[in-house]
Amino acid sequence: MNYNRFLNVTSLSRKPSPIRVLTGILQQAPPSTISMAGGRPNPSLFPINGVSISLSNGTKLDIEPNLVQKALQYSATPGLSEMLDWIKMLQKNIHNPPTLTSTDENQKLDMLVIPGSQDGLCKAFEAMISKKDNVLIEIPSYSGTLAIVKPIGSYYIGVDSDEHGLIPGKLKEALSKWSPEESKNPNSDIPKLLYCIPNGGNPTGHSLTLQRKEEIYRICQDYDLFLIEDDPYYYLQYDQPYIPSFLSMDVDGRVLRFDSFSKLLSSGMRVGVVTGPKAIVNRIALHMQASVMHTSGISQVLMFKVLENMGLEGFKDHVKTVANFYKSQRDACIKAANKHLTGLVEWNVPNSGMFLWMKLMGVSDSFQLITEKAREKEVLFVPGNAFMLDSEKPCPYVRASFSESSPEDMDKAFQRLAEVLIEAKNN
Ligand SMILES: Cc1ncc(COP(=O)(O)O)c(CNc2cc3ccccc3n(O)c2=O)c1O
Repeated sequence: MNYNRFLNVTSLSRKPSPIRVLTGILQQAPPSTISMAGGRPNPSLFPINGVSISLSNGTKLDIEPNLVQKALQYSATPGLSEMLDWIKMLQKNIHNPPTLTSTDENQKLDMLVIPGSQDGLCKAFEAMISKKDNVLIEIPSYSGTLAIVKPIGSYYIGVDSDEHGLIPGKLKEALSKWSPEESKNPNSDIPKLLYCIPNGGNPTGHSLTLQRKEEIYRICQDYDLFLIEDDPYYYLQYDQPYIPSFLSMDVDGRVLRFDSFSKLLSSGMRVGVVTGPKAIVNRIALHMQASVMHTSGISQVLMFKVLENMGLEGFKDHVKTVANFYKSQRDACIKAANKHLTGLVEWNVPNSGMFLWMKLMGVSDSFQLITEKAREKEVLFVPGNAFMLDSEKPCPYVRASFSESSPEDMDKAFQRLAEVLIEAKNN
């Protein structure tokens, strides 16, 4: 793989920050080393000298003082070693990426603890796309990603999805303007990047089948496309076994995978993971050196201690409990939709995640109904245009999240939505 093909001028011009290189040197230097190099604060002045965590299962975890001190101080950009080691074990166990054993310095698997996948995605796009590039994006798509990419000013080519996720035939159609050989021409405007949300799609709740993933990966190989796998809902697949990830089939090192602990352990701690070829992950690390330096040490150490306490099997049990919760929420949501919205709204039943994607029947644009009429009835949803490449175009869709509302409240919410739709029909 020629990874420079996928990196823009800004990213390729980034150099390791001298003070961040210093942090790495200091961590590897012999204990007898005296450093007067780094402008790090003297930790003896930090008011916090101990942290303990009480878990919902009644367990109390006292964090070792040396780990607290390490977490309170500046630390290495890739992540605290304890956290990185745990994540490497997890990714190997769950995805067993083919490039884990690669000896190619650029292709070999690398990982980075990021301050949430939102920040990681932002840095990845800021490294991999430029104005006027053609960029393939699954549509409808996560509004947070659209907020990242639209200001960059690339040409975005929407690739349609259905209840089984991104449609490979639509991807081929989007690429039909170019021949695969054009990917070898540095002056060609052939797309180089595909972004997709493979499980529990936001906003659709749809998940890619394994067969489609394998077909999409082959298309990426044929056209030398790099694939961003944004997968915060991987563990929110309701059924077992999990549909394997793109990372698990990535023999070329052309997948950059984003995992998030937001839907599993805590969203406020802002901890995610980016996994992929070192040549690309390193560029995100260099960007982090110049921006946030590293993910919060305290967030990492809290999360590490919870994960360490759970152990791998405990983590797997926990995420299954989480998935079962959202499955029961999905059931309550669909029950309420069947009761109040039949004949007014069309939907597919999601098999993962926390979203229901609803098409308002006989409505060309949901925006005013949702942002004004529904709000007057004290019920909130997100109008579908927020998830489209052109948010100015009328969109009959609405996203509902079934993550937080009780079954009773979902019933009331859909009753109120039904009133809005019936009143709109009668006017
Ligand atoms: C596909 C996809 N990729 C990345 C992310 C970001 O994950 P993180 O940075 O690791 O936490 C997300 C989070 N999605 C949302 C977040 C959110 C936060 C406050 C309020 C509303 C929010 N709504 O509506 C969301 O959809 C996502 O769905």
